[in-house]
Amino acid sequence: MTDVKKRVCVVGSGNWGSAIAKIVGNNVLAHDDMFETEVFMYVYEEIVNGQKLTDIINSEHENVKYLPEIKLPANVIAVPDVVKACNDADILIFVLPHQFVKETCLKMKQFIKPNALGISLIKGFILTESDGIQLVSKVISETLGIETAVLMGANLATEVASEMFCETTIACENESYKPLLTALFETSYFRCKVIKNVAGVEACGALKNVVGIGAGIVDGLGYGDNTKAAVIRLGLMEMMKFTKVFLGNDDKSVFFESCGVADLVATCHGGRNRLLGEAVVKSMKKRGIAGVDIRLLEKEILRGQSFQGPLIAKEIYSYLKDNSMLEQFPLLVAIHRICTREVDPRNFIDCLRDHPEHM
Ligand SMILES: NC(=O)C1=CN([C@@H]2O[C@H](COP(=O)(O)OP(=O)(O)OC[C@H]3O[C@@H](n4cnc5c(N)ncnc54)[C@H](O)[C@@H]3O)[C@@H](O)[C@H]2O)C=CC1
Ligand SMILES: O=C(CO)COP(=O)(O)O
Repeated sequence: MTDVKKRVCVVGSGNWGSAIAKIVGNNVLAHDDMFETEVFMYVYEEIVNGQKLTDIINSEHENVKYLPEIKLPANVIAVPDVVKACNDADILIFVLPHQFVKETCLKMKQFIKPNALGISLIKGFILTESDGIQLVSKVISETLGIETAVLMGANLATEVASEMFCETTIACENESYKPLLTALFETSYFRCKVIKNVAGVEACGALKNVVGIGAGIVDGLGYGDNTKAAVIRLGLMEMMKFTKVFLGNDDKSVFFESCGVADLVATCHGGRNRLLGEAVVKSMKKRGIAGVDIRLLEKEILRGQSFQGPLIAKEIYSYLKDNSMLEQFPLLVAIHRICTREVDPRNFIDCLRDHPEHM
């Protein structure tokens, strides 16, 4: 990248996409020596209350569907065409549910600047038939041919948007980007720490979504905080072990950054994936296991937002199965099987009780 002012595009506009657009919109104004002050935000177009969501955002400066009651800075412009949104951008902030990443990148591919920098805020893996599971940052990087950093942390979007203090972890292999990334994301209430372990940070972000479902399952079953703490601890042990085998790297320090234990705790208490775990148990009590329908629960509870945990559980399961490691990760495997209705959620406590960590 050159020293001229950088143009920023946010690719995505859900709950977190809109919250980060608020921060980035304000920060480019505060650092107008470094950044162009207009920020394009790619919005997957839909009709809300009879109007296009992009028109509502551009006139009311509020994403009424995904982040209601939070005003976005007026320099954040909603754009329904991803090619127009990313054209001429030097910095591309990816914040879409991970299942839409590949198709979105393929649309952008021919139109982005070759020296653009990507930053992925996406928590998940991408499962392909040929290569198994891959890091989202790697898919972005390889599809677009650009360097890609990541930002993950204990960052429940509505709390961040309401300016409640939190920390986050940014990882970037090229340390020279640190001042740029800090200027773009840091605020008095959103404290950024920049480290180098991109893959480790990203693995934490993906894995904790699955453990969050487990926390919700024990809530739904009526257990208390001690049981949830056991889910968090055993979940953390499996997250660390999975990261070691999947990445071939045993850097445990990453788990003590915001993207690690802190995000796990935040998700297990206040995340959408926790809500899902609880809803699965309630739904099972009402309708029996056969009546549990995750996509229906997503529609009823989130009204357009998405639960990433069940997809990520499936991605992890596929990796573990291919590598004959299912028995070594009973908690992650049980959560996948509960989501796919193969296992009754009431058996989850047996999984905790008989966990290999206790042997
Ligand atoms: N919401 C949160 O508190 C946080 C979310 N994240 C992560 O951020 C990522 C994005 O999540 P959110 O912003 O919360 O989204 P969301 O779950 O609130 O909303 C779903 C988004 O997907 C879009 N969409 C639907 N179909 C699409 C398609 N075919 N192509 C492209 N987009 C489509 C919708 O328009 C909407 O913007 C996820 O990986 C999530 O794990 C990370 C930190 C916090
Ligand atoms: O990643 C998150 C908080 O850091 C949000 O988690 P949920 O998707 O479970 O709400």
